[in-house]
Amino acid sequence: MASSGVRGSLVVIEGPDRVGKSTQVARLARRLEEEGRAVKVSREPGGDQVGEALRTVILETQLDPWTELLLFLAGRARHLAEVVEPALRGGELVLLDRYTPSTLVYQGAMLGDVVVGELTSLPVFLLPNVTVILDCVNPLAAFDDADRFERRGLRAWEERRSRYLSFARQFGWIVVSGDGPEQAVTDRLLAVLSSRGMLG
Ligand SMILES: Nc1ncnc2c1ncn2[C@@H]1O[C@H](COP(=O)(O)OP(=O)(O)OP(=O)(O)O)[C@@H](O)[C@H]1O
Ligand SMILES: Cc1cn([C@H]2C[C@H](O)[C@@H](COP(=O)(O)O)O2)c(=O)[nH]c1=O
Repeated sequence: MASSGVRGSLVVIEGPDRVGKSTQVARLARRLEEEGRAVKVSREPGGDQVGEALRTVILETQLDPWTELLLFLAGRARHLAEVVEPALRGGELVLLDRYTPSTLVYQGAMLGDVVVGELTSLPVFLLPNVTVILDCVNPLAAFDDADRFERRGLRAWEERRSRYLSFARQFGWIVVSGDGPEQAVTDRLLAVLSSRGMLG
């Protein structure tokens, strides 16, 4: 649960590269806003000017794994304090494109799941109300314009998919199929939010 005293909800949309996360975050936001909900869309790495600057550094620089991990975590602390928590206090539904699951899947594979799990569980990092993993049998699109994480190819993508599914079982994240028409995927996600009492 997002921390006590907040009025809004934190919904995280996660999954490997090219499974439709950004597409669905935008579609969900549109649908919810049409229904009169106040929605804040954000992403990691990114979120504000500092977060986007960090994003450029992280994605475009070859970093040693510890520096990379600590930059993701620093960006997350800043993002929460400056963007996510104010929106939650204002009663908004915050839709995040990537969050802690990415760190567990990507950095955990490099540095070990135990240590990365401990660092991502520090009390500064809010627990989401719902974490959804979009799961596709194959990437939905080619890795054109790939960042340095995506360039590792299909084998690495499959390993990440399998890590997401395994962490989902461990942590109770909800797995939703991202395969099929965009509208069908949006409907599945809305059904999840509805079942959690987040609609209407
Ligand atoms: N349901 C769908 N069916 C087919 N193609 C889709 C579907 N949803 C999204 N796409 C396309 O797949 C590509 C990847 O979508 P998107 O950028 O939303 O994925 P993503 O998970 O956010 O990717 P990344 O993690 O690499 O940023 C885009 O070209 C998008 O138009
Ligand atoms: C939050 C986070 C992200 N990553 C990686 C995963 C992706 O390859 C990029 C982000 O690109 P996208 O276009 O926004 O999907 O960053 C990571 O390795 N660890 C993290 O914590």
